Amino acid sequence: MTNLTEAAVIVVAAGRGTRMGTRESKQYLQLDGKPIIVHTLEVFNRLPFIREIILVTGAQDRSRCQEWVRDYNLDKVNQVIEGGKERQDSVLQGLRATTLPWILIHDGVRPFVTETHIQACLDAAQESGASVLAVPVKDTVKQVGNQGYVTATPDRRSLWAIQTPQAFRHEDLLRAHEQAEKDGFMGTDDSMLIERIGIKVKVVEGSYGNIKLTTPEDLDYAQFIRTKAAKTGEDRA
Ligand SMILES: Nc1ccn([C@@H]2O[C@H](COP(=O)(O)OP(=O)(O)OP(=O)(O)O)[C@@H](O)[C@H]2O)c(=O)n1
Ligand SMILES: C[C@](O)(CO)[C@H](O)COP(=O)(O)O
Repeated sequence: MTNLTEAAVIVVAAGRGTRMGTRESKQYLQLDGKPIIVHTLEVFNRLPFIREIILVTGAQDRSRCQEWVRDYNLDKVNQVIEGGKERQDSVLQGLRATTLPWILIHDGVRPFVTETHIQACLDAAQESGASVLAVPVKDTVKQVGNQGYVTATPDRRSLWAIQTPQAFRHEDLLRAHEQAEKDGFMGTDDSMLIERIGIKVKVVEGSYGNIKLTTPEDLDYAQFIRTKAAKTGEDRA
């Protein structure tokens, strides 16, 4: 492992959590007595190679987020800014708020990411230019056409489920976002935007525990992970 150059992390938390279906946005739901977003921020806040954290949230949530930043001593969170309509718009707001040369992008609703995997992701990016955390898919994945029939079965050995964090050079990611904006292209992760401007992205194997809290059953699983971690004395899944 090389010596890491310090980085900024943009934690995106401006979504509405439609698929979760709760009245409160999922990133602000309580898990073991703390908002989920606080669990996520705490992981990054204690890492020595993270210089600053930019929290991107909804306009109506900025003041309570600023309060949590104070109450939980999240001293590396130096900006709480307003996001945009889509995740991609929120990341771009975050990018425009920092000038550090290395950037990690992380979903506010992935609270179980480990310090080791964040470090491995940044390390790989600083060696190769860009990286994403991911896990090999466990299911057989099929492509399904409009009529509801299978059209293809890709070789599972080449399929990985992509997670965050994702790590990039600031200048590359900003260029990728600006190009996407110009082309009217909307991707589901930042790596897609980087790939389409011709930059290779290194895949770093993470863990199945780094789930994104997306649908209601994920909340039960999150509680299970916390309970198990409390029993084993580990703070992460
Ligand atoms: N306009 C948006 C949309 C999403 N996100 C963030 O991106 C992360 C991953 O997105 P997702 O799980 O899709 O969250 P939501 O958009 O909130 O969920 P849904 O698609 O179910 O509405 C979340 O931390 C979410 O808050 C964001 O910052 N800005
Ligand atoms: C970035 C991401 O978490 C990688 O898995 C994912 O693509 C976000 O997608 P979503 O549509 O916002 O759930």
